[in-house]
Amino acid sequence: MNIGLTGGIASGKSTVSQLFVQQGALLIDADAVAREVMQPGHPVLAEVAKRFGSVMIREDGTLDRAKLGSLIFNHPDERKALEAITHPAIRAEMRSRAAAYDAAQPGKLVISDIPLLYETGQGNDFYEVLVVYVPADIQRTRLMARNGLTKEEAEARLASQWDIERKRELADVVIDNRGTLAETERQIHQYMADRGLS
Ligand SMILES: CC(C)(COP(=O)(O)OP(=O)(O)OC[C@H]1O[C@@H](n2cnc3c(N)ncnc32)[C@H](O)[C@@H]1O)[C@@H](O)C(=O)NCCC(=O)NCCS
Ligand SMILES: Nc1ncnc2c1ncn2[C@@H]1O[C@H](COP(=O)(O)OP(=O)(O)OP(=O)(O)O)[C@@H](O)[C@H]1O
Repeated sequence: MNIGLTGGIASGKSTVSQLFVQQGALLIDADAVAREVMQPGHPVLAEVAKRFGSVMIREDGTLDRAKLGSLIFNHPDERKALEAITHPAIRAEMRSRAAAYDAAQPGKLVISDIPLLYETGQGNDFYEVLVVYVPADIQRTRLMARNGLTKEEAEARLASQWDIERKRELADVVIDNRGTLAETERQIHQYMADRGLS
């Protein structure tokens, strides 16, 4: 059973994914796949270097994530150009992992953690979509604390995604991550129990 997990930036998707993994679920993490296709030697990184210039590549051949991030989170056209290069490769890799998990462990709960699940039109591709929700002001506070960003930098990242309230409305299931970790964990346990998964 493949479940889509999304939310807004810093709403707690990785935190919730790990809670599912602790309950025995398998995880496919879009951010991790996105990092893999940006490794030196991968054709996607070569394409990024060609489109955005060698200034985006450090001396050791790795991507300068901070530099590319500050460009794309402040320039929507550049962000779309990056997504046109990265998203097809990310999506193909995620689908192939889901198929491999399904073949190896049929019936097992697979969580696909995809920040841009709705933005990229994947709302109907899963058995259910879970949205990890906190209001935008909490997103911003947690993002500033975790990444050491200014308020303006955090706002730019939030503005690069759909509003979290819109995602909450589309969700099949909402995981409310405003409270403590223990409160969030209780919701995961309830979710698993309701579906006979625990
Ligand atoms: C621009 C990059 C290099 C910045 O790297 P950085 O280490 O600062 O951020 P990281 O990759 O950890 O992403 C953190 C969060 O930013 C958000 N985010 C990333 N890319 C995008 C995007 N294109 N649009 C909106 N939000 C995004 C997501 O919520 C993600 O969880 C990186 O985010 C990237 O390669 N983005 C393009 C690939 C992509 O779209 N990834 C999103 C998952 S499919
Ligand atoms: N219930 C909570 N209470 C307090 N802090 C939390 C809670 N859940 C998550 N956090 C913190 O908020 C930050 C964002 O959480 P997390 O990294 O799980 O979000 P994310 O949605 O995966 O982010 P991204 O979109 O950037 O990948 C982290 O520093 C995390 O430790």
